[in-house]
Amino acid sequence: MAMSSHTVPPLKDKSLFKENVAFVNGKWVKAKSGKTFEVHDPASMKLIGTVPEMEQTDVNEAIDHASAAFKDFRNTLARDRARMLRRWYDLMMENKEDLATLITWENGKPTADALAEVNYAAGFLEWFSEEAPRIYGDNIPPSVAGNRMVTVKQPVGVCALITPWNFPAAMVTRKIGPALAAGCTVVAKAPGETPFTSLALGELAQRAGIPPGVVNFVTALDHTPAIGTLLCEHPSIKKLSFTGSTNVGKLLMKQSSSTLKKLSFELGGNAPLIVFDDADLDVAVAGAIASKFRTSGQTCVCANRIYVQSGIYDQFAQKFAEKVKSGFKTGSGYTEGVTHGPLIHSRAVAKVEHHIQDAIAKGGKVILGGQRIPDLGENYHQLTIITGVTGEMAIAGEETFGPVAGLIKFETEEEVIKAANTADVGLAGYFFSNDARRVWRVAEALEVGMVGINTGVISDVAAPFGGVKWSGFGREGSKYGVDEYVAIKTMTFGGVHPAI
Ligand SMILES: NC(=O)c1ccc[n+]([C@@H]2O[C@H](COP(=O)([O-])OP(=O)(O)OC[C@H]3O[C@@H](n4cnc5c(N)ncnc54)[C@H](O)[C@@H]3O)[C@@H](O)[C@H]2O)c1
Ligand SMILES: O=CCCC(=O)O
Repeated sequence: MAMSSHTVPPLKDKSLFKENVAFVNGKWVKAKSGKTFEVHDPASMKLIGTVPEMEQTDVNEAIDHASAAFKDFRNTLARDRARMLRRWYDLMMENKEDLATLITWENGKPTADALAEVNYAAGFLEWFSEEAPRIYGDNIPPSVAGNRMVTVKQPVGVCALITPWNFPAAMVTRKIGPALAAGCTVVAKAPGETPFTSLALGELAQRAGIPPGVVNFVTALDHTPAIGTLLCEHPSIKKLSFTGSTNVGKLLMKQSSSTLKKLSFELGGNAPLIVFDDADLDVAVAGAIASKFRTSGQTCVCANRIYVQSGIYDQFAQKFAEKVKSGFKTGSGYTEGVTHGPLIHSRAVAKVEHHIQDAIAKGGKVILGGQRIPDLGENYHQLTIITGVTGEMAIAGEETFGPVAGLIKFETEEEVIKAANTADVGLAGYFFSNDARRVWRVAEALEVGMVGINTGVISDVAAPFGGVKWSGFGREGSKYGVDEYVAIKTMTFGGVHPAI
């Protein structure tokens, strides 16, 4: 099979590439068993390198170190934690090209997207460096005479963090930022497909002066389920924050029941994107493209069901296809001008193909793309648009997580809201309309955690990120992000004399 010409740019700072080691207690360690697993470049399928295949015993040690570190870290001044996070942010920005090179290498996304991810990821460290000194409690008027009440917010303890490959840097900084701001320590399980970005972040954490044991990165591929079980069942882990699929989220929730941990789950999506007849067509087309094809459709907030009202359906489909056809180029993420890279692995491509074939079999019509691109490599697929999609097709019922846009025709507002809300999941939703009353109605009616109104871009470190229904619970980023990592303690003082 032909492979893409693909030259990986050298890192300016080679010490950011950590091979065969994980990061525990401020040290670079191997798995006790000596076992490793391979990580491959999704663009060329060439070997990038190997990392430790850790087992429960290795991760147990990381938890012990994080527990020991918590004793001191919980008592550090919030202002000092803010400074550490700020230094880590600065180091990410100073090393942004190298971090982007690593992201493109192991994830495949084009350099411009990888750089945007580094900015986004570092932004969480900056944001939570600013939140750390403002984790306030309350002074509450009591209902009992002579009492006085205050609350304080205390760090929950050691946190386990599990994140996916689609944003190798941003998904983990969105968790570590608030955890450290609150005074927690963390054991983060790096994604098996993209561990090298996490390890580079570990190196920068160390340079930022974050004390040993506060941030630990463990690595595993085949042993992931066993490590997941340990992180859920270990009594010293007080909090689990997971980003990934709904099925794995449900499993982790079940496994965590014996220790009743605090949980946050950022799970799968199946975002509806609705274009009403009264929308500005150009704005709607641009928004649909931004939402659907960002990172080749591999984000949890990508539009997955595009509902277009009958009056503008044909016009929308034509303009959408023209823009996608003329505006984008698929290829190696390092190639100048490339806007879309490979998918993460062949299973992802197979799911895309299944959704296309299923749609065709049920009457859908491919108006753009529809094929793999074997000349580039085995993980490449064309950006694809299908018209005539219906609710019975797999593409409407499941998250594709790939570059296929299915256009569904609808007649009325009532009908489309009902259809949009049939999904079990509810992460993001989008709609395009210029009717002010409809804008409020629809925004309130959609059963999702985040709504984009006349925009396809909703991600922002300042915005609460999270879902409802089977998309999970908890909010990341924003002023609410720290809440997931603190416990509120109420202090009631009795027998206080009335004011003199
Ligand atoms: N809501 C969000 O913020 C958000 C963000 C990104 C991705 N996602 C979702 O993630 C999914 C895509 O990522 P994926 O396919 O890698 O998901 P996944 O659930 O298979 O894997 C996510 C992470 O969980 C780990 N994992 C898998 N099985 C595990 C187990 N038994 N115990 C412990 N850890 C386990 C993986 O190694 C990976 O690090 C999509 O459904 C997407 O919508 C959600
Ligand atoms: O894939 C999920 C996260 C995407 C984002 O934060 O914009």
